[in-house]
Amino acid sequence: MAIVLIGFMGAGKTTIGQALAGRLNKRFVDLDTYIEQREGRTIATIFSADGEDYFRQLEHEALRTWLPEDIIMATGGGIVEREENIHILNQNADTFWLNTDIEKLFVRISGDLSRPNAAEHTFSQIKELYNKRLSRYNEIAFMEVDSNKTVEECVELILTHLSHS
Ligand SMILES: Nc1ncnc2c1ncn2[C@@H]1O[C@H](COP(=O)(O)OP(=O)(O)OP(=O)(O)O)[C@@H](O)[C@H]1O
Ligand SMILES: O=C(O)C1=C[C@@H](O)[C@@H](O)[C@H](O)C1
Ligand SMILES: [Mg+2]
Repeated sequence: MAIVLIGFMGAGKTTIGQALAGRLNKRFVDLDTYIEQREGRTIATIFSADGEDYFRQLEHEALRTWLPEDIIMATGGGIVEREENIHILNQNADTFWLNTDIEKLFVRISGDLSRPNAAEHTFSQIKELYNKRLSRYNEIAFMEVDSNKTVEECVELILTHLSHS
């Protein structure tokens, strides 16, 4: 079963996931990257050509494909948008929630056109989405990791938790 990183856009799932995979000598799979490679187009293009619901279906299928594998998985920030995904991830004990202050996240993600749910959104719109998702991340998290800390500190926290579980 995969070790899964969840959290809002920009919280560090890709960066911390890669570092964690290096430390555990496991394969790293980023669902966003996997979807883009499989589709042969970017997430922004998928959203604009086929809509968010279509992207959510691809994301759901990607989650089901990779969850049984012995990998480190970074999910997309919107993985909790589908009730079924919450259900599947709830069964998985090793789901780590990376949580960073929304003010910091906004600086990282605003204006980045590769994230259609952040690009050209105001701070209050992004904060509203973050607040809506908070309780869902919390619901499925095996452990919350304060990713205001450095990448190295976050990796150490996760490794310590895994070694005690
Ligand atoms: N703990 C951290 N401290 C400082 N900067 C960080 C930290 N984690 C990630 N970053 C930086 O924040 C940016 C966003 O990180 P990253 O792409 O890993 O987030 P993500 O959660 O994968 O985002 P998305 O959901 O959009 O895929 C990157 O520029 C990365 O270098
Ligand atoms: O939070 C979101 O809704 C998203 C986050 C990204 O990881 C991508 O999965 C996509 O841009 C949607
Ligand atoms: Mg990412």
